Amino acid sequence: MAKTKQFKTESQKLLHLMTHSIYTQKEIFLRELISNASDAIDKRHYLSLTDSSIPTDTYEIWLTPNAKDRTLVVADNGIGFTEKELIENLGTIAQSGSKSFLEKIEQKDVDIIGQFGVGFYSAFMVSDKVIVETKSPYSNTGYRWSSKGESSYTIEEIEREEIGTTIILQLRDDDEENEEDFTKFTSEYTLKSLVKKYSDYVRYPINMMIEKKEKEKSTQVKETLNQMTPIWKRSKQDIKPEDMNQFYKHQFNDFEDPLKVIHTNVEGMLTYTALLFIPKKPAFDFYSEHYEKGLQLYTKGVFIQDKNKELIPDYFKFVKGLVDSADLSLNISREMLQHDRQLKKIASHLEKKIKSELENMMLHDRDQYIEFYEAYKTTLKYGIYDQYGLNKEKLQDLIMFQTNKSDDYISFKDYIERKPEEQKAIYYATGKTKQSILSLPQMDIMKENGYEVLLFTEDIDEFMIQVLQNYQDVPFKSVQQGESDLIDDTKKEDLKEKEKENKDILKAIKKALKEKVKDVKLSARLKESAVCLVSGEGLSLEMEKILKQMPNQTDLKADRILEINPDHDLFKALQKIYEVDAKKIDGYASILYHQALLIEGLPIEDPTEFSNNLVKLMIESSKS
Ligand SMILES: Nc1ncnc2c1ncn2[C@@H]1O[C@H](COP(=O)(O)OP(=O)(O)OP(=O)(O)O)[C@@H](O)[C@H]1O
Repeated sequence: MAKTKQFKTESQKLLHLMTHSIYTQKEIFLRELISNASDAIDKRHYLSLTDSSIPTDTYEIWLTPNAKDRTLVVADNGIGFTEKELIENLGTIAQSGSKSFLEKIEQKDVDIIGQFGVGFYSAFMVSDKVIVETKSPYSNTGYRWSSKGESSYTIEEIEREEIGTTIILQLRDDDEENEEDFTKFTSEYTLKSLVKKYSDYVRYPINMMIEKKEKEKSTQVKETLNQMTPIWKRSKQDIKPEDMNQFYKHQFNDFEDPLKVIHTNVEGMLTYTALLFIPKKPAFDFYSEHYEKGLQLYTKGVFIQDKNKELIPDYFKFVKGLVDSADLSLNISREMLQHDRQLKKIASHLEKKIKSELENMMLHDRDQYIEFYEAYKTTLKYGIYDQYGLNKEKLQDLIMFQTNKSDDYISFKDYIERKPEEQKAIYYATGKTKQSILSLPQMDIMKENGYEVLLFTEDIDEFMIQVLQNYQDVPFKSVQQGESDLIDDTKKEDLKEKEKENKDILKAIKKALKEKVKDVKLSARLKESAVCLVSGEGLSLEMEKILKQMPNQTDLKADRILEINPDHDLFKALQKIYEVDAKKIDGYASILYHQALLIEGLPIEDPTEFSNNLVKLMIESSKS
């Protein structure tokens, strides 16, 4: 008895789109079905290697058109479906490709349909009814799934011996008004050219019985329509960029062309081909823990594994692609140790290759590199920080920052090359945005000296720099931390003198602020600003902010040093107030400290105290 079941809501939406599609490139349904058939054969073959209950076969995909019945049959001897799989795989959309397609299409961009792996449901673009007859090696009986692409489908048991899947498409009637021709999908010529166009590189034979006329007699002869050479096995000159892009989008579920293709053939002790892609944008789950890095692994064109993690280091985890090596035997588990060594070697080659391609891009195609860098900079920086800096040498030359002097990104190497010789450090400043850094009081002295400052706006930046420490022996130095080294000896002497003269007032301010600050000093780095807050040499204020957001880290605090500009009118005012009524300095100290916190983007510790002091000051000034 056939059971009727309802499609899940998302499937219904997708089906509705397919059946009502005004999209012109409906022919892609064939590519989708053939690709599913090929994946199903891959799966069967792979499982048969380790599970003796799964028989192997001569793997083939068959197309059988029938013009009289208006049907097209796509058959494979792949893994087939169990009943549960029919419900799960054809009754719901679990696939990321289809999901992201649905999201995009909901934004009304109908024309992108062909760029997606829209999968099985695309059959409904050309069919009134789709029947799937199938048998899995894991079930004793066969099943028939059928649907008209509306809200429901039926499933029933059938007698079927051979493992695999047969998909019968009942083609729609032609629609002359809209110039839609579905009859053509029963024509030998159309099917042949569609296979050539979309599925030529499928690794299994796509066969069709072709009518051959000899003399008066016509006979049916089996013909294989595809070349079966995987795209990565073809010579580079013969691959059109559109074909490569199409292959990427389909194989790796992206709807945009890749930013960069790296196609490499290595021969020698270890022979392999690698086809690597850098996506234009990180995958939608890239920053989640669900993201799985890895490359597909093939041996002699036969699929072995989907995401081999060993082939790609974490800091290049955005790279997608595949490796095909004749040196790997199919039975990976039996020879794991041997493979481990071979895979490690391939991984190490690939890592160098990716790095050199990126360095090349940085040198010769800055625009493309910046597009790449803006998409993946956090991952590269994290790669430097990770494992106590184990990989810092490999990655440091790929890092770039904007500076106070230019909107262009520059590398550490660029910085060193253009800094004045007498400058002994690579300066950086940290903040939420470029603008907030540029207006930091500590930037005054940098501006005056004409020094270039790297602008750190990502959380990871300072942590990365702690690990790097220096570049080509030039140390990194924060303009917001520790003593400024830009002050010459005479200025230092001068400052010491002033601090001596103002010893009492500085002491009084420090006393008023209690444990809030470690010290109160006069500053030589400030020009226009009255105060700033700097941290000691250890933890910086920015790092404190980040650590505070993490669980169980709340008591970590940077040493705060309040610096006051002795040449600012405000300091003169403070001196006057202190002379007249020393007690009044407490309120002023609190306001100054809170102002410095605000400038640094730190939270006001005691908003009521801050506000009360301001109010008091306003009232007093109205009296005088
Ligand atoms: N010919 C087939 N034989 C066995 N299983 C199949 C076959 N066709 C489809 N399937 C199963 O049905 C699932 C859904 O297929 P569908 O084409 O909708 O998505 P997909 O190809 O997995 O992903 P996407 O097309 O979104 O990249 C597949 O993942 C696969 O498990």
